[in-house]
Amino acid sequence: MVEESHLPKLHYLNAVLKETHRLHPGLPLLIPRRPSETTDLYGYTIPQGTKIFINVWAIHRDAQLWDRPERFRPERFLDHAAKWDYAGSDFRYLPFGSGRRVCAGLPLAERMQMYTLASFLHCFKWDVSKGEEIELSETFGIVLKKAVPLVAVPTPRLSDFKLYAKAD
Ligand code: HEM
Repeated sequence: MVEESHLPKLHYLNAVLKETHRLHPGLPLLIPRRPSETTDLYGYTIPQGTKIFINVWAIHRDAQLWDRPERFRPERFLDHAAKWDYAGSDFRYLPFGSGRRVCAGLPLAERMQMYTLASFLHCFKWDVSKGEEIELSETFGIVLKKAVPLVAVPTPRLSDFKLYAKAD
């Protein structure tokens, strides 16, 4: 079974998750900011109190920042793995936000999404129903959602069925 100690070794799965967060960031406009004082930013004056949305969805698909941004290519996160993290210190990649209001659940989310996905992939073979196509379009809101829910069909792949009920 997958243990927490295995997770740092799952480099490709980690890259798949990072690429998924790049193309489909959960909060595409982050949480709005309001500057506490008037600020000049690259020639633009941002008056105090203005509500600012940061369009992470667009940043993550900007062709000036990403090579062939529309392609799902996890390898881009393997090439320079050390410099890509979720901390938000590189403003090209902000799926958990940045700065003082960065996601408070980031350490939990990072571990749990790796652990859950690794366990699901280890324990089951996954498919869609016969004749179904995977539909990836999105609906925009505060939270980004799939327009058409995915129905994924698991088939057990472990040799011993008792392993699925193992409690310890
Ligand atoms: C994959 C899962 C998650 C994603 C993609 C995500 C993403 C985000 C993003 C983008 C923000 C806004 C950051 C900003 O505006 O700079 C945020 C804020 C926040 N998240 Fe998450 N999050 C996730 C899971 C979690 C979990 C598991 C928790 C709690 C256990 C959590 C708690 C929070 C809280 C409390 C804030 C507000 C922080 C603040 O305003 O100071 N998140 N999250």
